[in-house]
Amino acid sequence: MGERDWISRYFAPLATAQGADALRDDVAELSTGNGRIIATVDALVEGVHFFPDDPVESVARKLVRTNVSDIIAKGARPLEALLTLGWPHGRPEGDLARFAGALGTELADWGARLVGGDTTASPQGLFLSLTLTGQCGPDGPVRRSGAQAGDALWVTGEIGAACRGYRALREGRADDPHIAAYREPVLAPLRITDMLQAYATGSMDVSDGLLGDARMFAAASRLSVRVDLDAVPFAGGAPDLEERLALASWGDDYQVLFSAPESATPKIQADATEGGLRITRIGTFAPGTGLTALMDGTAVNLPETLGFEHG
Ligand SMILES: Nc1ncnc2c1ncn2[C@@H]1O[C@H](COP(=O)(O)OP(=O)(O)OP(=O)(O)O)[C@@H](O)[C@H]1O
Ligand SMILES: Cc1ncc(C[n+]2csc(CCOP(=O)(O)O)c2C)c(N)n1
Ligand SMILES: [Mg+2]
Repeated sequence: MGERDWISRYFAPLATAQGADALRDDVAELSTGNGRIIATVDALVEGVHFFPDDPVESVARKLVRTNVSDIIAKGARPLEALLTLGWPHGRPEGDLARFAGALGTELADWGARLVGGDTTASPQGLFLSLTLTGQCGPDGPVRRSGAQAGDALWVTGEIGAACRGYRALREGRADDPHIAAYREPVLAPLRITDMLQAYATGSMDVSDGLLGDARMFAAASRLSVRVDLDAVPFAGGAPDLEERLALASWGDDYQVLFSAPESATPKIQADATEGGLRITRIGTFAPGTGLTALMDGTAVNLPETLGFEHG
């Protein structure tokens, strides 16, 4: 079976939006929603973002979640997706069927639909790229540049679970509970977008390491930021400084990092409790530039590399 059969068999059933025309045309017509639309794209490469023997269902879910993470961090809801697939010659067709099944379910779980894509062979390893659009709230995307001096810095979920899972896979500890979070990041639920629309002045997703991303957030807002390492919700706990710095600069967390005025703190805490969202206050923005990380109230020496970079 070849490209055309794969598309009609595995991907056309997912492309139910009218603008996708059942994947029979050259283009997809995107919906304009009822307001401002944003777009993001993230790629996953075998050996770079996942291991060759990770289950293809996990790869599908990670692909969707890395993109959803960018969209929800803007206070927006996932809408439509375009998939680019480079399928290795050696992979069995059964893997493609399982990949497409998981992709369809995961997109649907976030309220998104596949509207198109491109399929090629890959001489080596699986290559995937997903483009995802999102429907913004009435004020448009919550930008990285919006934090104000005096704002509190908040983070959803846990930091470092993926790093712990990656280490476990490298070291052959197959029973480590963090492997699941490495393969399939646990995102904040969609209702985080209501909170961001209501209270956030600025927001981004943490994909390349908490500390490096916090520094980028502050730079985009032309401010400095202080992160209290004692407050950061590290997966599995992390008592010593070296481990905290390692977990906070590795990446693959896919949590939301946002700023909000101090006056919103009680409302954020109340909404989080009511909605069952895990959100932790981990720092403060101030005038100036750069990142300070504190432990036991004292500024710590930071390593040169604070986040993941390709190249
Ligand atoms: N090859 C490229 N061509 C055009 N724009 C790019 C390219 N790579 C990145 N960008 C843009 O640069 C900005 C930062 O991209 P980046 O991929 O670092 O986003 P991120 O969300 O911080 O990281 P992640 O990929 O880990 O989610 C985005 O606006 C993105 O669209
Ligand atoms: C097999 C394997 N080796 C290394 C890593 C680590 N890693 C790769 S990319 C990335 C940051 C986000 O990527 P991007 O910036 O491309 O969105 C991280 C933490 C991994 N996940 N799997
Ligand atoms: Mg991002």
